Amino acid sequence: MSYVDEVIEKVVAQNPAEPEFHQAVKEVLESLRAVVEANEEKFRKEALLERLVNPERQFKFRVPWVDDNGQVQVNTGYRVQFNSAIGPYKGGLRLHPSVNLGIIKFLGFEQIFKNSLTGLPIGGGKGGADFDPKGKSDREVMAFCQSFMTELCKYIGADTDVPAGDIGTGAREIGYMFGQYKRIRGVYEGVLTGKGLSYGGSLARTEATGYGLLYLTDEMLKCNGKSLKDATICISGSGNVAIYAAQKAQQLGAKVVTVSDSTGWIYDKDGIDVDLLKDVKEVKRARLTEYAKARPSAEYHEGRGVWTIPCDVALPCATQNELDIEDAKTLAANGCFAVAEGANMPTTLEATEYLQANNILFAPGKAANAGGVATSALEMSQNSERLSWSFEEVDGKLQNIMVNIFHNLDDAAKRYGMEGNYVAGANIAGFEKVVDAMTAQGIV
Ligand SMILES: NC(=O)C1=CN([C@@H]2O[C@H](COP(=O)(O)OP(=O)(O)OC[C@H]3O[C@@H](n4cnc5c(N)ncnc54)[C@H](O)[C@@H]3O)[C@@H](O)[C@H]2O)C=CC1
Ligand SMILES: O=C(O)CCC(=O)C(=O)O
Repeated sequence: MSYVDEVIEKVVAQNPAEPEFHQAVKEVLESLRAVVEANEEKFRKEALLERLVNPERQFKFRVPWVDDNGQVQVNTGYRVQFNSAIGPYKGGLRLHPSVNLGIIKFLGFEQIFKNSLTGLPIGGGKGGADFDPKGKSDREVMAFCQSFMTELCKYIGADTDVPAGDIGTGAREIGYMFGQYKRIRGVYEGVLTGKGLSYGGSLARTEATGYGLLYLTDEMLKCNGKSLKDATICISGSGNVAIYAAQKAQQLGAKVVTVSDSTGWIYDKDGIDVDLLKDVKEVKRARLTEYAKARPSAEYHEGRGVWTIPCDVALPCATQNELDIEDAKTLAANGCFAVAEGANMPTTLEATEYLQANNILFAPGKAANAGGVATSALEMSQNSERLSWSFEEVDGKLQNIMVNIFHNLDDAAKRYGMEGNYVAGANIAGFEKVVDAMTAQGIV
């Protein structure tokens, strides 16, 4: 049996009931076959792939807090410190009822390669809890965040592990967590990114993942003789990534016609009104029905259906496995020519293969959404030098990083005879740097 198949089998056997983690490992290792085969004996002897798929460390902890009725609630918190070969662990904190160890491991594993692709010195990690901030009062969210950080603060630090936002963790949650870290540890340091501007946050971090997605998509289209100008775009999600993806897409001349949340979706034939969307989602934390009420050109539909609307470019920006094989067939039948992942692993393996086989340009999340973590690393640099850079400076660096990422993965795919396979290109380019650093540092 090949080394790749052997390791995939072990991952499935040793991590039962973690399907998302299996999926992420399969996607990466399958596309690394050629690279692994070229070094099979050495990699096998050094158990390189086993070390890569086993987190360096993982924490699971109790998070008790008191709700507004005086009732004690108990959630489970996680932090997986996956790989520190190229820098301190870096990756967000997801707060969502679906969170479990397998989901955090899939996200942490993806983060290793994504962070490597940014070209910046950050290792891979991820964390979160099965807590749902939706419908909670600010006091309840604060109580949860303080309890969560009371435990997490033992394992993180500006040069050790630097968490950030993800689904359910935005500026409010980061603020409460930062306050509690400072209170317990007694140090004012850049231990979290995505902070508010008044206490060490970076300009453009809020916009970075969505903007970065569009910078990379723009470059991918240009290099393939296409353009965003006048393109029709379908976006899923309506959170941080989706909102700023829609904003940048419109700035680049495209028309975004859909957004969604976990209960329904919007089709707005005149194009999404981003200011209204921000007001509904960021300010009021309301449902998309509020958007439809305020916008005559918008239709609200229950359930899922974003990918049924004909579009040129699809940008899944909500959550994992939200674009399946049926969606992929519908997109292809409707003439879609590019899919770029704003979310982490939003496309199933089967759907990804279908899109690629049908010559639809496909940019995987670990490359396309890397602008968020890249800008987090820029926030870390600003915190270290106790300076703040202008919006233009950060945005300019972000743009360069995304264009470079695209060319690195394009080159890596070409080097291994897989031109146009950006999934393989991203995995290879991300892997090469990590392996080089792991090898140089000995058996650790
Ligand atoms: N915020 C960031 O900087 C980065 C986020 N990501 C990824 O982007 C995705 C979105 O994250 P954010 O926008 O930050 O989160 P968010 O919490 O701001 O928004 C999440 C959005 O996804 C929707 N959603 C969640 N579960 C859903 C479901 N089961 N069905 C349909 N919609 C669902 C929510 O309604 C919301 O609109 C996630 O996959 C996250 O891991 C990736 C890189 C960086
Ligand atoms: O900004 C960060 O450190 C983390 C972003 C993140 O969680 C992600 O890239 O999925």
